[in-house]
Amino acid sequence: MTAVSDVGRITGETATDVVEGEPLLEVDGLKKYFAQESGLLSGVSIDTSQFPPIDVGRERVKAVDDVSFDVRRGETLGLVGESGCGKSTLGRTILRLLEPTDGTIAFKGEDLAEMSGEALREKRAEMQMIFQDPQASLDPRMTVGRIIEEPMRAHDMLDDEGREARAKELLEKVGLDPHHYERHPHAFSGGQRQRVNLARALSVDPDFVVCDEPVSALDVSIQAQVLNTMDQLQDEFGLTYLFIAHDLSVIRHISDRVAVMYLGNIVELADKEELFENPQHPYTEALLESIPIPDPRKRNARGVLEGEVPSPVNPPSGCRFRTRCPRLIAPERYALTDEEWAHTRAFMRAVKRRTFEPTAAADLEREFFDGDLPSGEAGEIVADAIESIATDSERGAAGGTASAAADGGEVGADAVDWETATDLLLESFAERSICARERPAYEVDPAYGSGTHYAACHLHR
Ligand SMILES: Nc1ncnc2c1ncn2[C@@H]1O[C@H](COP(=O)(O)OP(=O)(O)OP(=O)(O)O)[C@@H](O)[C@H]1O
Repeated sequence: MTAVSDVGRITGETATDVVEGEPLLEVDGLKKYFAQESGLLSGVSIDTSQFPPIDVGRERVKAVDDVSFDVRRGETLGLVGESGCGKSTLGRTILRLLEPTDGTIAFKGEDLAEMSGEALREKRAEMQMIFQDPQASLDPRMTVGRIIEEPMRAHDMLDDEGREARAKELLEKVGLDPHHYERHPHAFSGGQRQRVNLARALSVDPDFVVCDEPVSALDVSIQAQVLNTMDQLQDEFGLTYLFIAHDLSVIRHISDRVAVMYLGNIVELADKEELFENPQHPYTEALLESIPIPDPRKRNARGVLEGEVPSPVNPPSGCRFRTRCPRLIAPERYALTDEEWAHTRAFMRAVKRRTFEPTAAADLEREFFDGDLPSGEAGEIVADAIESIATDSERGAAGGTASAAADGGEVGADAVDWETATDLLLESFAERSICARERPAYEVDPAYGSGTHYAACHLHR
C-alpha cells in the first residue's frame, strides 16, 4: 500500500479520486507532428486530400504517431527505445509542454488535450517533469532553496515561511542535507543536483511525474542510488511515474510495466518480467540482445540492429520496423517453404545493404540458396535479381540493364546493377508482405503473470 507522507499533503487533495492500480492517465490515438522547414525541392510533397494538392516547404516529422496506452496510479511505466524514436516528444506532449496534433490525453478523466489557460496551468501542479541534464535545468544564480520553492511560488502555494519549511523537508526526503538550503547548484555533484530536481518537482505535490532520462548523465554507481531514492519517494508520496530511458538495465530496475517505442509507435507493452523474459516483438528482442554482455567470449552472440532508423518524415507503411526486421513475413502469393523464405529474405537484405562482393551466378546461388533457388514465381524473381548482379551474366543482351552494356558489353563487377536487383526484390517480396500492408496490433497470452501483453507484430496474427 502507498503511504502518503505529511510533506506530500499541502493541497489537501491527494489523488484519492483515482484508486491505486486504476488508470491515472489514458492516452488515446495521440499524435505529435512537427512542421519542418526544408530545402526548396525536398520540401515539396503531394497531398491529394487537399486542394491545391501540393504542399511547398513543409514536411511533417511524425515524432509520435497514433499512440495509445494508460498509466495506472502508483505504477512506474518504463518507456524505452532507441534515440530519436519519439520518447521525449511523447512525454512532453502528454504534459502539454507541446501541443498535440491529434488524440486525447485523459488525466483523472479530464482531457488535457482540450485544456488551455488557467485550467491547464492548475493541472500542471499535478504533473511534473524531470529532465536528463540536472546541470542545465538548475539556474546557477539561485540557491537550491529558492529553486525548490519556485514551483510553489508559481502555483501560489503556502507563504514564505511555509515554503521554506517544505523546501528543507524535501531536501531531507531526497537524501540531501537541509542545511544546504542556501547553497548554489555548483556546490553539488551531478547526482545531488538530480536530487534537487526531484525536490523541486515534488514541491507542488504532483500525482504524476514524467522522468525523461533522469539518470542517463550520471555515473553507473550513482544511478542506482538515485533510482532507489525515486523508488522510496514514489511510495512515500503516492507518485505515478512515466520513466523514459534508452538503457534497458535502468528500465528493468525501476519499471512495473514497460512500453517499447519505435519510430513514433508503441510496438510492445507488457509487465516488466513478461517483457524481459518473454519478448514478442522482433524490435524488443533486438534491443534485449544488444544489451552489452560483460563476458567477452559471449560477445559474438550479440544481436545487432541492422541499418538505420528510417526518417520519421516518411515512415514505412504497415509495421514501421519491417525495413529492419529479421523476421519479415513471406508474401502469401508465393507459397514459399520456411527455408526458401529464410534464404530469400537473407539474400534480399544482403543485396539491399550490399554486404557481399558479386561473383558468378552459380556462386551466388550456392552462397545464398545452397544451390537451390525457390520454386515457382519467387524463384524466377530471385533468378532475375541474381542476373542483375552476377559477374558472368549477359545483362546488356537481356535488355534489363543498359548501363552494364553501355561500355562495349564488358560486364564486370563495376557494372553490377545493385539498384535493379534491390528494387526488384523489395517490390516483389518486402512490399507484398503483410508487414508492409497492415499496421499490426495484437494481444498475446502472457507467459509470466496475468497482465495484458500487447505486441504490434503480425507474427501473432
Ligand atoms: N521541435 C522539433 N522539430 C522538428 N522535429 C523534432 C522536434 N523535436 C523532435 N523532433 C524529431 O522528432 C523525432 C523524435 O525525437 P525525440 O527527441 O522525441 O526522440 P527520443 O526518443 O526522445 O530521442 P532522444 O533519446 O535522442 O531524445 C526525431 O526525429 C526528432 O528529430
